[in-house]
Amino acid sequence: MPVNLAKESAANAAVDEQIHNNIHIIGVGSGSTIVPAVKRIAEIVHKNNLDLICVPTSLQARELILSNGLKLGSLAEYQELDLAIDGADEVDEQFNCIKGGGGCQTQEKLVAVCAKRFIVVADEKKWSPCLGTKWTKGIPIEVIPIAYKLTKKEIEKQLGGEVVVREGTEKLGPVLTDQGNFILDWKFDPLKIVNWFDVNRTLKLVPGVVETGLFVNMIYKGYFGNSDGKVEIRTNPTMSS
Ligand SMILES: O=C(CO)[C@H](O)[C@H](O)COP(=O)(O)O
Repeated sequence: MPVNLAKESAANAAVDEQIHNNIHIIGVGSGSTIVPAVKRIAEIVHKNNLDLICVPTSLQARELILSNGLKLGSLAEYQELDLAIDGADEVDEQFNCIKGGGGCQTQEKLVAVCAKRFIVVADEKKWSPCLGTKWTKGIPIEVIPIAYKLTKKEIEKQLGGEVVVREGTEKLGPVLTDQGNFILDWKFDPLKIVNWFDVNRTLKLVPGVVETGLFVNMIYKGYFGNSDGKVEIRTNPTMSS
C-alpha cells in the first residue's frame, strides 16, 4: 500500500515521541497510516533493544507486527496497555472521531479502551470542525449478519439518515469483518447531531449492533501530517497528561 508523506510524517512524529523504554505493551491500529508507524516502532525497538509487546486490532495489524519482527500479544493476555496508536477517518475539534473505514472498528475500540493513552496518526485533511464534514461515507457499524435488515431499519427509524450495507469490491456481497460480521455505514446529517455520546449510546442499544466506529472523546493526542511533511500535534484539553 503506497503511503504519502503526510501520513508517514505523522506516524514518525507520534512514534518518536511516544515509544521509549517505559512503554512495554501497546495496541497497534489498522489502516495505511499505521504501516509506517509500525515500521518506525520496529526500528526503535530493534535499535534500543526494547522489550515491547504489540496487541493487534485486526488481521492486518497482526501481520504488520509479525513482518516487522515485533512481539505479538493479545487482549486475552493483556487488558492494560500503556498506549494504543491508530489511524482515523475523521477527527473533530472535541477529539471525537470516526473509525472503521477499513472495517476494523470493533477490535480497534476494544484495544483503545484498554490503553492508558489512545493516540491517532492521520493526514491533516482528516481534522475537521464537525464529524461528517470531511468523512461523508457515514459511521461504520459492525452488525450480526442475521440482524442487518432489522438493524438498518431501526437505526433509520431512531436516528434518521440512511444506512447502507457495505459491499465488497473484489467479491460480490457484503464485506465480512475479522469477526465474520457485516458492516453498515450510517449516513447522517451533521447539522442534526447534538451530542455524539447520546448518538453512540442509541446505536449501541439497537439489537444486532456489535460495535460502532464512533470514538467519543477517547483521543489523548493526534498527530496530523501535512503534504509538506510538517506535523500538527493536538492534545485533548479534557484529558490529563
Ligand atoms: O479505522 C480504520 C480501519 O478500520 C483506519 O484506522 C482508518 O480507516 C484510517 O485509515 P488510513 O490510515 O488508511 O487513512
